[in-house]
Parts: sequence; C-alpha cells; structure tokens
Amino acid sequence: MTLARSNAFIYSDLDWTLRQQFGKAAFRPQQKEIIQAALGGKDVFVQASTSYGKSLCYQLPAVVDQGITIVVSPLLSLMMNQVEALRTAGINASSLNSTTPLGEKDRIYKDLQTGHPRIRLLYVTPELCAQPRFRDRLTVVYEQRELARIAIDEAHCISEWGHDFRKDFKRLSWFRESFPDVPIMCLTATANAQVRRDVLASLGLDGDSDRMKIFTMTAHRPNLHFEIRFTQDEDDRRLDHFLKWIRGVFERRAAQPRKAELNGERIDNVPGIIYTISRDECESLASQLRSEGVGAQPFHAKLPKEIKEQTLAKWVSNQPGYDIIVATTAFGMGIDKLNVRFVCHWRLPKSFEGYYQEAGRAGRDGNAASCFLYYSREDRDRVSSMVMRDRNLPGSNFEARAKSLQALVEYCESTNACRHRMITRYFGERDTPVCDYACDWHKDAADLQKRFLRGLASEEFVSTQRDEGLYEVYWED
Ligand SMILES: Nc1ncnc2c1ncn2[C@@H]1O[C@H](COP(=O)(O)OP(=O)(O)OP(=O)(O)O)[C@@H](O)[C@H]1O
Repeated sequence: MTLARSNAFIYSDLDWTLRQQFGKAAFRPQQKEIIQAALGGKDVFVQASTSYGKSLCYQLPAVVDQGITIVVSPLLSLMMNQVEALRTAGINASSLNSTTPLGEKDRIYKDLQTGHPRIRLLYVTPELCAQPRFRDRLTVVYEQRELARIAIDEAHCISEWGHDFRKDFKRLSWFRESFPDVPIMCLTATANAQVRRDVLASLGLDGDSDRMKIFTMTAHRPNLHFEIRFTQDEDDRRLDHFLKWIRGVFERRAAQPRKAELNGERIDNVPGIIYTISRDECESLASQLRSEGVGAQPFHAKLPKEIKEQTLAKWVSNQPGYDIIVATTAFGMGIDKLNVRFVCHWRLPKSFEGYYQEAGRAGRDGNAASCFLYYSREDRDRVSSMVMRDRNLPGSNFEARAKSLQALVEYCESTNACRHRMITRYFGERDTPVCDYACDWHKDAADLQKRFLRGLASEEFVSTQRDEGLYEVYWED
C-alpha cells in the first residue's frame, strides 16, 4: 500500500538511517535484505538466533516508511525497554497494555483516532489486539492508508506446536482478515519447520508464496560455552560448585594482565543470571549467595513492582550487590543487557526452546560467555510430573511440551556429541556449526563421560523413588 511510492528513495537511505538514527555502523548479515523485503510490501518471516538484531528489522522500516507500525509482543519488559531506547533515539514510540496509565492511553487513542498518527511504532500485547476500542481505532488508521505494517514478535507463541503457546496469539489472524493488504512480519528465535508452517497458516500468510519471504538464519551462538554439570539429591553440591567457579572467575580477573584490561571495572562485577524453578528457591539461593559475599538478588513474579524495577535497573547498570539475578523463568526476555557473562540453570527447565532462549541472554556483546545447567535425574522426573499434571488444561499443548522436554533430557544425558551441534540439529539445521572448544564435549570428552558416570543417581534408584510419588511437586514460579 503505502510502500510502492518511494522505494528507490527509501532503499538508498537505509545505510544512512542505520547510522544516523540507530547509531550502528553496518547491517548484520541479511538485515538489509529483510528490511528491503518488508519495505517492498512483502510478508516476512524472520527466524534468527537470540541477540541477532531482529528488532531492527521492523524498527528501521517504521522510521523510513510512512504510517504507523504495530508491534505485537507478549513481553512487557521488551516493550518498556524498546520504547525507552527508541525515544532516546528521537523516534516517536509508545506502548499500550494493561499497565499503561490512563492519561497515556487516552493520548494514544486520540492519536490513532486522527487517522494520521504521529506515533511511528506502537507496541501492544496480543490481548489488547482483541479489544473493540483498539480495533476500531486501528480501522480508522487503515482507512486513511496509514497502517504501514504489523510486526509480531515471539511469533512461535502462535503455534500450538511451540513451547510457549498463548491462545491470544491465535486471534491475531484478525489482522490479515481485516487489513488484507497490510504487510505482516513475524519474528522468532525458536521455531522448527512445523512451528513455522503453523504460524503462517494461523495468520493466513500461507496462501500467496509470491508475497511471503522467509529468512531463516542459524540458531548458532558461537560465543556461548555450553556445559552440563551433573548432580543428584543425595550429593547436592551445586552451591559449592558454583561458588568455586565464580570465585575462580574473580581470581582470574584480579590477576595481571587481565586486571589492566578491566579499566577500573569492579573485579566482582561478573553479571549473570541464575534460573531457578520456584520462588522459594529463588529467594533462598539469592540469600545464601549474599551470605557468601556474592552480590545476588532474587527476582520473581510475587515481588513488589518497585523492588523488581529497582533490582532490574541496578543490575543493568552494574551496581555493587546487584551482579547476579536469581530468577524464575522468563526473566530477561526483551532486556538487552549486553555484558551478561553467564547464565546458569540451577534446575532443568521445562522445554528445549525455553532453555535456549534463556541461555541466549548471555554474551549479547559477542564476547565469550558461559551457559551451564545443573542436571539431575530427580529434577527430570519432577519437571516431567509438572508437565504431566498440566496435560488436561485447555491449550496445554501437552504433546509438543513433552517432546521438547524429552529432547532437552537427551541433550543433558548426551556425552558423545558437540552441544552446539545438538542445538542446531534440534532447530532443524543440517550444517555442522563450528565449535571452537565452546562445549564440554569438545573441551574434554573423557572428563564429560567421567562426570556423567559419577554425578547422576542411577535409573534404578530414581525409578523406585518415582514409584513412591516422591517427585510429584508443585513449584510456584
Ligand atoms: N546492525 C547492527 N549493528 C550493531 N548492533 C546491532 C545491529 N542490529 C542490532 N544490533 C544490536 O544487537 C542487540 C540485539 O538486538 P535485539 O534486541 O533486536 O535482538 P533479538 O534478535 O530480538 O534477540 P532476542 O531474541 O534474544 O531478543 C541490540 O543491542 C541491538 O542494538
């Protein structure tokens, strides 16, 4: 619609806009092609690794194109983070969701009602997209030919085959039905071929192959170092291991010449995230770490909003005492902190995709970062019992969840393959990624085998306990 008018002008200006408005020197591979396809009026599906720079793929077109771009995202933290960054760059961006103050809501609705909104990027939740008030205002904008594009972030949430299905995402088919000529862009870091097909079909984007451009980049993150640490209930030394590891990192940072490279940075500022599975463990672990002199803070859904905001702000700005966040799942999604040096999974997560997305919070600056997961067979059975328990809930997509957890367990129990290779294979890639000693198998396969044999409880033991119902737990996140 609005696009054909000025493509020649737009295309020649992309590099300039990238530099001037976004302060980046050059496009990353394929970014420009994605942006050009979007500006050419195509529907676009972007699958690229965590920290690739997917947001730029809809933000830059929104800046150079006429009209408003609607960005649908389930992550409130992403909205706040991005709107703030865009405003700092002088771009008119806003977000509309259940937490938006009334005055701000009115301002946004008034802007939409004009039919020619000043806002260039409006971030909304999928729930909001179902509300008649929003739909009516957007229709006004559409009728004025000012609705430039719809971007759907975390698009895997549309698919019941995805690990994170949200039923409100299904209703987004309304966009194509109501605004048939408005281009739609879908973005995700974690989709396999089945999820991708399902997303496109659900949104009504699968009918016209000339109109659709699919970009699939590797999920590979070569700077992340993957390791599994084996443990068991009877001999749980996770805390000792962790403390030994982090103190080792401090010692290496304190030694010359490394210290000189830090340029006055605090020795113990090694930003990281520890993912736990329950609120109680999150609180107690953070407090144990603090009592050992490590700057750790808890973060979970039940903490007061002000505390969460304060913790996040201090962690992002590397304040003493706020180096490590001990969080329940999904913390950090949409938060673009570049220098996270490690992500530690204290227990087995519930899905492969969830695990890889959370690990993907590490090393967004491209420098080396560690991702390690403490795996025990007891936790495997606890997590399985939780997935089983939810199997009959509406929209539980049990089959997909069970498959994903099974794949993660196989990944953890594997001692004969590169972890990067297992990850990319899970996401359907055929090529073998380069792993420059960035996984425990490549580093020392014999040691991995030894740790595996010594570290885990035997299947016989675990099955007896399981039969007695000892792993049926309910953890609140
Ligand atoms: N061409 C570029 N040059 C330099 N930095 C870039 C470029 N494109 C994006 N970035 C930066 O890369 C970082 C990651 O981008 P972004 O937050 O969009 O990641 P993402 O692909 O959405 O990842 P995730 O799925 O993990 O959220 C940001 O700091 C962003 O500013």
